[in-house]
Amino acid sequence: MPETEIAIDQAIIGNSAAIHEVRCFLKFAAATNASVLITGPSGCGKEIIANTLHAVSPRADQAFVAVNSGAIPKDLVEAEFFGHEKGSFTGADNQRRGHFERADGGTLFLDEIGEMTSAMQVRLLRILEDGKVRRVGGAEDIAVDVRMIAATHQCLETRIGKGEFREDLFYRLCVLPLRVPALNQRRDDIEPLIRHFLCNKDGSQSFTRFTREAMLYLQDHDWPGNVRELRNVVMRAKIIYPDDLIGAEQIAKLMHHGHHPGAISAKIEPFPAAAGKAELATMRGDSLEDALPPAFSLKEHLLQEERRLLSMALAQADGVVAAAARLVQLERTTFVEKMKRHNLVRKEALAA
Ligand SMILES: Nc1ncnc2c1ncn2[C@@H]1O[C@H](COP(=O)(O)OP(=O)(O)OP(=O)(O)O)[C@@H](O)[C@H]1O
Repeated sequence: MPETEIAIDQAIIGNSAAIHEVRCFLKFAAATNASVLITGPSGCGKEIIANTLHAVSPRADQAFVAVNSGAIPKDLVEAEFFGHEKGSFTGADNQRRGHFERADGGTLFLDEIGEMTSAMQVRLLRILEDGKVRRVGGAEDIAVDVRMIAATHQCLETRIGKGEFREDLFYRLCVLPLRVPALNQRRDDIEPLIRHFLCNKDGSQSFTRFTREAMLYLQDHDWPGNVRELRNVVMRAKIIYPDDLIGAEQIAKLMHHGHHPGAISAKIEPFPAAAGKAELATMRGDSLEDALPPAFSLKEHLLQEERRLLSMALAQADGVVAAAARLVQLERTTFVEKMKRHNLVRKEALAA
């Protein structure tokens, strides 16, 4: 099998027809320079697909620059994308290259492209047409050679219909479209993905195993957070049950309500890698009690629970605030306010 195929098969796991199509798409698209638009719900694998496409393309030894288009504050967008000259605005103490220049010769992955402001859509279209950028405060155009991969969970055609997304930009970005279905539409992928996530970084198999019933339970779940949610459940199982054969009941506890309210909800990281035995026991639900503890405060409990769920959403969304906010159906700004109130920071609590 050629190297490209091996690399794709090793990176993109799954047995469904949809994932077979994704792998075929990558083999074909890697040999071209055409812009790719990947659509699909949050956590379904858009970024890993973009990354793999770059890794097997002739641009692999150049940069892969991934940018979340929705996460950049409006007043910094231009400087972030195009760079800036020293002194071009307050705080611009040095000259800085923007995302396009950093991706020169390589690939620029624009995630959440649907979140891009209309002003940025115009600028992006211009760059895609003439292949040049100008730094903020700069006097000359700089030629860039960038392969574009864009991604979104939104239906851009609907947004075009509402006048919120430029049709001309859509056609520029969508030379090769790729649709990735939600995980619950491709259940044949669940088992191979579980086996993949059970493997340790060095390729060895972890001692955590699932019974057939646990597997069936996982197969049946709806996976609203898609592959990211599945990965996090397996990682959590590896941490909490490091040497065990896990049954359906334990999985159910782990996924839904295996926490003693007072104890675990006080933690910032829901699944600490270095948790002690007592904490793990609590997380397993070993010491669940039916009675309220003495001096129980509902207000305090609800605050702690909110904090736990926010940090869980952040972990599940790999620290991407916009995605975490969507998981708990909050506006991004509200989510950020709550993060501040709870003193939470964006970090990947589940680093594998
Ligand atoms: N088919 C797959 N094989 C192996 N790992 C996968 C697959 N699909 C997704 N993953 C893993 O699941 C997690 C989420 O995937 P990814 O970040 O690519 O999703 P996404 O669609 O870009 O999410 P978002 O829209 O929220 O940015 C990552 O850890 C990724 O490596």
